[in-house]
Amino acid sequence: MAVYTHLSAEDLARLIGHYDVGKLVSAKGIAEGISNSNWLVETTGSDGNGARFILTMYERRIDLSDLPFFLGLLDHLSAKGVPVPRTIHDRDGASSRMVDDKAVALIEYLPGVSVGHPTPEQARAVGIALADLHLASTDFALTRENDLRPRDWAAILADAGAGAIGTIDRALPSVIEESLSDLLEHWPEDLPSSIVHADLFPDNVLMLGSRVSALIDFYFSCHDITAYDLAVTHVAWSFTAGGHDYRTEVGAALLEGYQSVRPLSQSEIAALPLLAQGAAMRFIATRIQDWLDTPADALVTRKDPMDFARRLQFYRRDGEKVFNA
Ligand SMILES: Nc1ncnc2c1ncn2[C@@H]1O[C@H](COP(=O)(O)OP(=O)(O)O)[C@@H](O)[C@H]1O
Ligand SMILES: N[C@@H](CCOP(=O)(O)O)C(=O)O
Repeated sequence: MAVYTHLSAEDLARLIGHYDVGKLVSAKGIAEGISNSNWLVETTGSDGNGARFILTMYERRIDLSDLPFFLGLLDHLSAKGVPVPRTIHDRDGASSRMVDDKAVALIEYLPGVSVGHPTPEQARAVGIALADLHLASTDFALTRENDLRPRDWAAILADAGAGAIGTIDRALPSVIEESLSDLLEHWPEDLPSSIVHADLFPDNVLMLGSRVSALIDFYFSCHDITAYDLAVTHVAWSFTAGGHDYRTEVGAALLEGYQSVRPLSQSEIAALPLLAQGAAMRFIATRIQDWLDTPADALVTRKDPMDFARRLQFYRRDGEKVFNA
C-alpha cells in the first residue's frame, strides 16, 4: 500500500483549488510504491476537457529542503525532451505546497506500465533514456550530494550489526564482509560525474511496448559518478526475480543502448565490475535497514536484501566477463 495519510474530499478539493487545473472530479490512492503517498487525480481540466495528475505527498526519507532539486530537475529534464513528468505549479508559481505538516506536489500524469520481465529491446530503450538523462542534466543549476555513498552503506550496516543481519539470512553477514572493505578501499574517485537517478529500477520506468514513456521517482537523484548510475540500472534490470540468474542479453542490450548515446571511457568500463558490486551493496544496506525497521506484520511488503546479495556475488565472480566482453 502506498497511501499513508488520509485526505478527505474537502482537503483534496481545497488543495486542487490552488492550481489552474479545473475542479476535482476524483482521487484514487495508488497501491504501488513504498516511500510516498500517491493519488491519481482527475479534474475537469483548465480547458474543461478533463485532465489527470499524480498527487504525491512526501512521507519519509525525504528532506524537504531537497524538494526544489527533485522537482526542478523534473521540469529541467522535461523541457529538454527527456520523458519525465513535469510538475504543475500552483497559482503562486510554487512546485510544492504544504498540507498541514506534509509537503505535496502535483505532477503530470504519464501513461505506461512498469515491466516485470524486460525484453532486450526494452532494456536497450532504458539504456538510451538513462544516457539522455545524464546528458540533459549537465546544465541543471542546483546540486545535491549523494547521501548513500560507500561510507554511508558501511555506517548503515554497522548500525544494524552482524547479529541482526544474520536473522534475515544466515549467509548475509559473510556476503557483506567479503566485499565491503574492498569497496571502501577501491571505490573510484576520479571518474566523470553528473546528476544521476540512482534508483532506476523497473518500477521507476513506465513503458508503452518497447518505448520508455516515463522515468519517475527521482527522490534519490543527486550528483555522483555517472557510470555508477549505469551500474545501478544494470544491477536492477539484468536478473531474473530474486537475483538468481543473470540475463545476458538484457544486460548487454542495456549497455549497448546506453553507449549508443554516451560512449563509456576505458576507465569507466574498467570500473563497472566494482561499481556494480557497490550498487548491489547500496541496496543490500537500505533493504536491511528497512527490513529491521519494519515489523513483519506491517502493511508494507519488505524487500529481501538477499535478492541483491546474489547479484553482488555474481558481479564479484563474473563482473569482468560481463563488462569487458
Ligand atoms: N508521473 C506519473 N505518471 C503516471 N503514474 C505515476 C507517475 N508517478 C507515479 N506514478 C505511479 O505511482 C506509483 C508510485 O510512484 P513512486 O514515485 O514510484 O512512489 P514511491 O516513491 O513511493 O516508490 C508508480 O509505480 C506509478 O504507478
Ligand atoms: N528500489 C529500491 C527501493 C526504493 O523504493 P522506490 O519504490 O522508492 O523505488 C529497492 O528495490 O531496494
